[in-house]
Amino acid sequence: MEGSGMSSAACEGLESLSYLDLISKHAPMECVSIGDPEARQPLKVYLRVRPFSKAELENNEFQNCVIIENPETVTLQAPKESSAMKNSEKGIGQSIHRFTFTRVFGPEATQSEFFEGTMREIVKTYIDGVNGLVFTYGVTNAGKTFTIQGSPKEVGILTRSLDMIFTCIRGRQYLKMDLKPHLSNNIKKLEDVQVKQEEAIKAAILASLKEETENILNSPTTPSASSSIYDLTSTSNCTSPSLLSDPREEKSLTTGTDLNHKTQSSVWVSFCEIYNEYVYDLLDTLSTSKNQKRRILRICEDQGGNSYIKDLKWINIKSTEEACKILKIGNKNRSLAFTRMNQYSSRSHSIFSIRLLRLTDEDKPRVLGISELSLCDLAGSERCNKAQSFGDRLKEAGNINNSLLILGKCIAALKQNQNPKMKPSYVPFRESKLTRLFQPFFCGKGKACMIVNINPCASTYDETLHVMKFSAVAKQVIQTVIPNNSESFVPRLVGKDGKPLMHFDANISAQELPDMEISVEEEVDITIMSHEDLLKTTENLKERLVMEKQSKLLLEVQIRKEMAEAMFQQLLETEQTWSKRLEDVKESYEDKLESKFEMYKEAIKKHAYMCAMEQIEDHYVPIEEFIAEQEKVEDRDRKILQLKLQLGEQSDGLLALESPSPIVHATEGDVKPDLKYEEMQRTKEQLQRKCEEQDELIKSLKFKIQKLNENVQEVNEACSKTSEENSTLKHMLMLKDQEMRGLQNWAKRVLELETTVSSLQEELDETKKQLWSEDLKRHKPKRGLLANLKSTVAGTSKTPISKTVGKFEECPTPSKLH
Ligand SMILES: Nc1ncnc2c1ncn2[C@@H]1O[C@H](COP(=O)(O)OP(=O)(O)OP(=O)(O)O)[C@@H](O)[C@H]1O
Repeated sequence: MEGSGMSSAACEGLESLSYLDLISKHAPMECVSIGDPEARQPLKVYLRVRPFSKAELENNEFQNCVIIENPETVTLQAPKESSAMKNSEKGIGQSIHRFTFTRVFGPEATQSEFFEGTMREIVKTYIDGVNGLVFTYGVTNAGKTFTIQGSPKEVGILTRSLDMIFTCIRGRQYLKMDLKPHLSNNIKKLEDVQVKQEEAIKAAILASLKEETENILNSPTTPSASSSIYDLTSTSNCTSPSLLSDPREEKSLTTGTDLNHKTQSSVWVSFCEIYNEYVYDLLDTLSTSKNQKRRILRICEDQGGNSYIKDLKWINIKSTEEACKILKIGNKNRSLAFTRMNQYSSRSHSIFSIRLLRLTDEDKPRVLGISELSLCDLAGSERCNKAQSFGDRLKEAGNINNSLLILGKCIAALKQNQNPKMKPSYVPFRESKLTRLFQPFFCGKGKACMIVNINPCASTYDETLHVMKFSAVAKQVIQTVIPNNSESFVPRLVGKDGKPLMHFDANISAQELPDMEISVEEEVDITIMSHEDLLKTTENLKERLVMEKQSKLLLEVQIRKEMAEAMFQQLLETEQTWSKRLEDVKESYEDKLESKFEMYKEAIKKHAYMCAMEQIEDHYVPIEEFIAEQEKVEDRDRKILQLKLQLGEQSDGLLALESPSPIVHATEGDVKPDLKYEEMQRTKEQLQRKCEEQDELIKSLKFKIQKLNENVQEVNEACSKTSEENSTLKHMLMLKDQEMRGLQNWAKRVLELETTVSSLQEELDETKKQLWSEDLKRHKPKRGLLANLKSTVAGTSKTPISKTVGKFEECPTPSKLH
């Protein structure tokens, strides 16, 4: 069983401040030392997992939350939406829990298999005289009532137990009603009148069922909620001869038990409920009338400290069928309600008890023993919000949860008290009606056994986990059963006045009986005592009261002292635990904060990087594009260079043409001076056009260069932030800039050349004019072409043009060309 697993109720039980149970008449179980090791056994805890209903399957409740590993182990796996899963994701608790039980019954287990695996042994020992308490624990709608009472088709453990009892005592039943269970553990010898009264009560109760049945049969409407769960009209489940799976068992049972042919048995049943912390008799005929207020019953204690319900009806039954009828009448009175989680939800804890009187087989039988088997169907533990409780339902839920919480505290305290190293802790049995009634069973009066019912639905996982943790604590409780012949549980036969009838007691002689005044139960009717007896009793009681007061005072002092010590110790421990927890929490929060801080840092870094990348992307010029642009620029550079060269060549050509070669001039002058002029004009125009084109080209290049510069600038700006690569690019661009400036210089030079050309052109014009006028003045006779050229060259060699373009003097002359 999970060591750490513990229900909140159980945990609170352990954590609550406790004091020694010194005033309790019964020491807790672990204080009772019994030699027989058989008597000390861990509490048997059985688990039953109910199958899914159709509606649950449709609602996607199947999420593999409950896994049965083997007949003793079950694993709970938290579904996504559960608090357990959310907590485990936060690092609190786990999402998988493993629990072990005395035995685990899966959804496929039939009622018969369940009975065989759990109750058979208990009923057997019960028939042998050992008291038994069986209680079902689980969330609402987990199958508790189904397990105890079953359905008309599949009866539960209660009917099966009754059937087993009647099978065992068949043929040896004590049919008279004159011996009746009394108080907690006694048997009352009834007078004839009382017997008649008993018969009348039983008849009235059974008649009420008949009435109800007739009403139902006559009613045109459907059965009421309270009666529909277990069909009142049907008695089929009770009329079967025997529910025992194997008929051979009957024989073995009758011989295997203490009941031999010389004994007789009488069976009496009672059925009550604890609703909102009040005990009600479910067999109270008055209760059937809805207008009348139900009678509240008191829980009392006998001399041995055993609690019992005062005035609870005990009905003698002769068969399982009769018992079933009684059960049905009780169910009719039970507090059932429609809740969101269960249509017929038990809003109370119900206890069906069977007392078996063992008598000698004589005309005047003697009492051999009495044993009690109680089956308690606890109300479902539930979360108020889940069940959508309000009003009466909320109040009920509060009371249910409170009594279950105290049950948890008792179980936790009992477990703690087993540890000899720990200080015995107070077991708060008296804090709820339920635990008051359970107390004798947990204090050695009998064997207790717990049936844990769970449903495998994902939506109730958290509650189911609590139930499992509770059962984990319960399973660790060691039970010690005090034999029935021990003083506390010695059955006594009393007369109608409540005084013991010594001659009927089988086990105790008259001398062994305690003093009458002491042994008489507190509940004895004092009106039947004589005046002297009363005075004597009062005196005795006064003396006892003084003595009791003194001893109580001493005890109180001692208790206070021990309590103070215990409280101080506990406070110290609590302080230590809390400071440790505080430290742990602080540490874990610090860790969490640190990791969160790191996370945010990373996120900011990432964000900044993303922003930078986006910016770069906006200004990014792919390298290929850049190279292409570069190439274009280089291409343009080359073209400009070519053009410049061409221009230079053409200028040279022009100069050469325009140089004052005597031959050319002579020829021109002699042959076609007009044509030459026109030709020069055309060349000039061509040159001018070319110059204009160059200008435009230069302009467009300049524009492009400017654009490129801007682009480069932008690229530079974008890239300068990020990498060294950009700086090299910048460097390259700067170089390019320089080159561009060189080109501009070149362009300037071209302009200069143009001006030179134009000035040359002007000079040329003037020279031509001079030549022309000289020619006209001289009127020289026509000489030969060669003589003319020579004289022209000789004449022009002294002109300023020859000086200006001296560098062209070495150019091949037309004579050289010859
Ligand atoms: N083993 C089972 N096989 C088939 N049906 C079952 C089984 N156990 C329970 N059921 C069904 O589940 C439903 C709820 O069962 P039941 O009324 O016994 O729950 P409960 O735990 O007693 O609830 P509450 O605490 O609200 O009274 C019923 O319809 C019942 O028939």
